[in-house]
Amino acid sequence: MALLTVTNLSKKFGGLAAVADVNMHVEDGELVALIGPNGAGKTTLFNMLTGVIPPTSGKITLTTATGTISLLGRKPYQVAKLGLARTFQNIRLFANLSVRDNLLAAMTHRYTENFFAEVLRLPAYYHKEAKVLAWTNALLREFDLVDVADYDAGNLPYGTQRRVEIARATATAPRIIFLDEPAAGMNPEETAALMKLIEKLRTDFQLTVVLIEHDMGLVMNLAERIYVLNQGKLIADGTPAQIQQNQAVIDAYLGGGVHA
Ligand SMILES: Nc1ncnc2c1ncn2[C@@H]1O[C@H](COP(=O)(O)OP(=O)(O)OP(=O)(O)O)[C@@H](O)[C@H]1O
Repeated sequence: MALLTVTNLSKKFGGLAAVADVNMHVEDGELVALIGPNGAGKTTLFNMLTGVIPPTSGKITLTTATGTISLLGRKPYQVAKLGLARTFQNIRLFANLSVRDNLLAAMTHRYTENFFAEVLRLPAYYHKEAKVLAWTNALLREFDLVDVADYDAGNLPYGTQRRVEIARATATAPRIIFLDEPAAGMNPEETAALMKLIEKLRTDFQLTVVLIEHDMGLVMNLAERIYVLNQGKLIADGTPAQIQQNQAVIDAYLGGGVHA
């Protein structure tokens, strides 16, 4: 059974159908990409999946250990608690807090005995603070942020800030991470490092990844399945090889000069 299922999902802004009747699913452990031209509705779809805006119609369901639940009507923090984390197209770090404090701030809403016992596999008698600090240090190490841990996030190079944002989303130990244009504004070296990092999210953190991205090198190399949106509608889905050969996709997007 799919981890996340979207059924006939639509969002209208006045007369504009930003997302129109979209059906999609994400399997546990998958890496799925969402592509399409500017204004296709990709971010609007992410916003609905993460509780930022309500859909006009349709369903979003999540499979949990205790059954299938609807995500409709839940606020972003409630969706986050259910294990859906995200990053934003425009970086939203606390610019005046250190990298370490940005990670700590993300964890406060999951600050429970169960969460840290689960994440760190530490016995329950360990002090909560010790677990928080241990998990933060582990994240700093895993995301190669040890050297900048005490720097203000806002002063770091762009690629590093993106890494901090992904580390912060991972800090809540989500099941699914949604990345909105993670490679935007990155140079080729930063993009190559990002690709390794996304692989790590899956292998080391066992996350399911859904990403919006215009960098087709990244998408075609990393994604197992791709959904293509155009003017709010899903025009194709398939493997990278299938998508690259799909005439509707070439006409709407890939053929027209892909913008990075
Ligand atoms: N809050 C809003 N109010 C009105 N229209 C909106 C709103 N948010 C998005 N739109 C419109 O909905 C359409 C889809 O926008 P969206 O940002 O989802 O596209 P996108 O595929 O993410 O584009 P990009 O690749 O440029 O980020 C666009 O026409 C946009 O102008």
